[in-house]
Amino acid sequence: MLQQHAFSDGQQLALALASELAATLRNALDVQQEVVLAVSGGKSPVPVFEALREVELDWSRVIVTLVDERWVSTSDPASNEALVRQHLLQGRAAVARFVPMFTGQSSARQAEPLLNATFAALPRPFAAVVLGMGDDGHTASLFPASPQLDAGLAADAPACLAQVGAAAPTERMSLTLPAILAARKVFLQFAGASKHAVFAEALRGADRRWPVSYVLAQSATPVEVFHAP
Ligand SMILES: O=C(O)[C@H](O)[C@@H](O)[C@H](O)[C@H](O)COP(=O)(O)O
Repeated sequence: MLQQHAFSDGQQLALALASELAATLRNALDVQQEVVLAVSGGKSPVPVFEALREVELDWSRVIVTLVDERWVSTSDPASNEALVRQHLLQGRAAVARFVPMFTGQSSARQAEPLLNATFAALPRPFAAVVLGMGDDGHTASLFPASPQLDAGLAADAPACLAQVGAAAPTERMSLTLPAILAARKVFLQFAGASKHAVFAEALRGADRRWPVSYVLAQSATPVEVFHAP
């Protein structure tokens, strides 16, 4: 089931998405001792993180992890972990447990076994996965030109696979399509004319030119799309 929510600006979108995420986490906390929230990096989530970190819920039972990571140390400004630590794991959310994707190993490929073992031990299903989308139709780090894209889209893919991004830092770790779709609910947020154009294409059906289309072209996992102009 795909539901779209349109907002007139990014701040309204952020407040609404944060409130929907809070409700989703609370519902999951009613039935699971610990719940997982997997978030994306990039610029779009920052106002959502800043609203979400102030909501009242039992953050001590929330595990925050990433949808994808750029293979750089946490001192690098491109690190998604650094972004999450700076903007989400603050205020009320400071007591949440964070499970990083960056292991410090020399390559993302090398980190796959360790990371997949870590992810296998996380409570399932994930309560919420929050995705962004690029102008090229990528979501998480499932990029159209990545040589590992098919492996990342495969139904039997492990939770995490190394991928190749379109822009530096190109070495990435990503949740795979089956791991994304194993969540109770998937959220997708985006803004901007070029992303609206890609979204319209992606809604036409699964097409590896726009990897986000694989999230949209299925009905097993509820997907809520939050967009602004
Ligand atoms: O780490 C990343 O690069 C991402 O998780 C990626 O999938 C992101 O969500 C999109 O590229 C949108 O990024 P913006 O929000 O910056 O447009």
